[in-house]
Amino acid sequence: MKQLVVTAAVIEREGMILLAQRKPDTHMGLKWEFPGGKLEWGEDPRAGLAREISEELGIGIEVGEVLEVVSHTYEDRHIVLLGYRCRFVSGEIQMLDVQDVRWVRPAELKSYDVAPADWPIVDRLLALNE
Ligand SMILES: Nc1nc2c([nH]c(=O)n2[C@H]2C[C@H](O)[C@@H](COP(=O)(O)OP(=O)(O)OP(=O)(O)O)O2)c(=O)[nH]1
Repeated sequence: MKQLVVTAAVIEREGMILLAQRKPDTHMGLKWEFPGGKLEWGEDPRAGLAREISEELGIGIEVGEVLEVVSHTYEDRHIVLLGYRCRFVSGEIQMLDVQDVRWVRPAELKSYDVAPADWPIVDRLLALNE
């Protein structure tokens, strides 16, 4: 079984949060997630997250504080997911490596089919917005 460190960006803009849908042919295909990806060997997590967001969406973000750290075991992999609060800084979203994107209000997050590892991040975000 693989063990992966994955970073995820909770990008906020004018009270909305950016959700991305995974491509169909990937692990957790078509699930919604906070965009991000696997950390490369030796890479700083914040730098890795900014790289992934640039590669997947073509935008610049500022990576802030950790919102939540999740340990989740899927059938074939154990993921340590680092969820960071992020701010949209520059660029126009391009769907370079995602199926779809949506800006959603925090209260709407629960109505999306979000990857199971992300549920604690959603809960943390909702608690902050109560
Ligand atoms: N990016 C991201 N991945 C997540 C989240 N929740 C979750 O379970 N995952 C899982 C799905 C994948 O198994 C793994 C991330 O892999 P990935 O395929 O997005 O990473 P990557 O872009 O670096 O990988 P690759 O396509 O280059 O192989 O973490 C999330 O909120 N964001």
